[in-house]
Amino acid sequence: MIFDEFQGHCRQFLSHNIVLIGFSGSGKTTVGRYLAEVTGFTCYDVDHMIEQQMGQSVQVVFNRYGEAYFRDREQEIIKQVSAAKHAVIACGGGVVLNSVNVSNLKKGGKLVWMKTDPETIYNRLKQEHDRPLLNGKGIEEIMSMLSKRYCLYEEAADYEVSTDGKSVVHVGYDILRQFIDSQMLPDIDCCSLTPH
Ligand SMILES: Nc1ncnc2c1ncn2[C@@H]1O[C@H](COP(=O)(O)OP(=O)(O)O)[C@@H](O)[C@H]1O
Ligand SMILES: O=C(O)C1=C[C@@H](OP(=O)(O)O)[C@@H](O)[C@H](O)C1
Ligand SMILES: [Mg+2]
Repeated sequence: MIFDEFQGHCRQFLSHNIVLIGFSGSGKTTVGRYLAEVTGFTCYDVDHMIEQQMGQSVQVVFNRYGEAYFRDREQEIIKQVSAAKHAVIACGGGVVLNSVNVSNLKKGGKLVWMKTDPETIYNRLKQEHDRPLLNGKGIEEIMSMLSKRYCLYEEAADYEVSTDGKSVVHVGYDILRQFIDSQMLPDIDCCSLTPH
């Protein structure tokens, strides 16, 4: 099946938005971009939208105005993007802390939890310095934060996909496969999307 045909199928049959949730470093932003490319849906990255609105990075927003202010902006953007159609929505890791966000996202979307081990998160993020809640944190601290949020991700999720040891393409394929298996998408030949 060629790309254009696959995108046509997604537009025709996939009536829900694809909403990516999970801890920082699980790949929501990266896989979101990839899934938007293959489905032809529009990618909305909530953190990037906040950055555009504020003209400042998430890190600077946290430093200048504090987390509560960031969470208010996040809630506004989530409300806005939840009304979109044919969308891939890459959330920030803390989106599930607010149940209003979860119910807004569920109105038009299926929530996919990108389950990732603390070691993988640590390894993916150790060179990055733009995650205000994680900068300089080690595996133990990641484990502790993740364990506090674990049941929130679990409760919010319609689908779960493990990302450890998988390429971005592989994770994207596993997400689409879950939609096919639950008959959200017809069982089409998506060999062009086969993981490598
Ligand atoms: N499946 C993957 N395998 C390897 N690296 C990945 C994978 N997914 C994401 N990454 C990398 O991990 C880092 C964090 O990814 P990102 O998409 O920003 O995660 P999130 O938005 O969930 O915080 C980035 O450097 C990205 O390139
Ligand atoms: O886990 C969190 O509370 C946050 C995760 C970040 O997004 P990523 O999950 O894309 O890192 C960003 O929204 C902000 O730094 C807060
Ligand atoms: Mg992100």
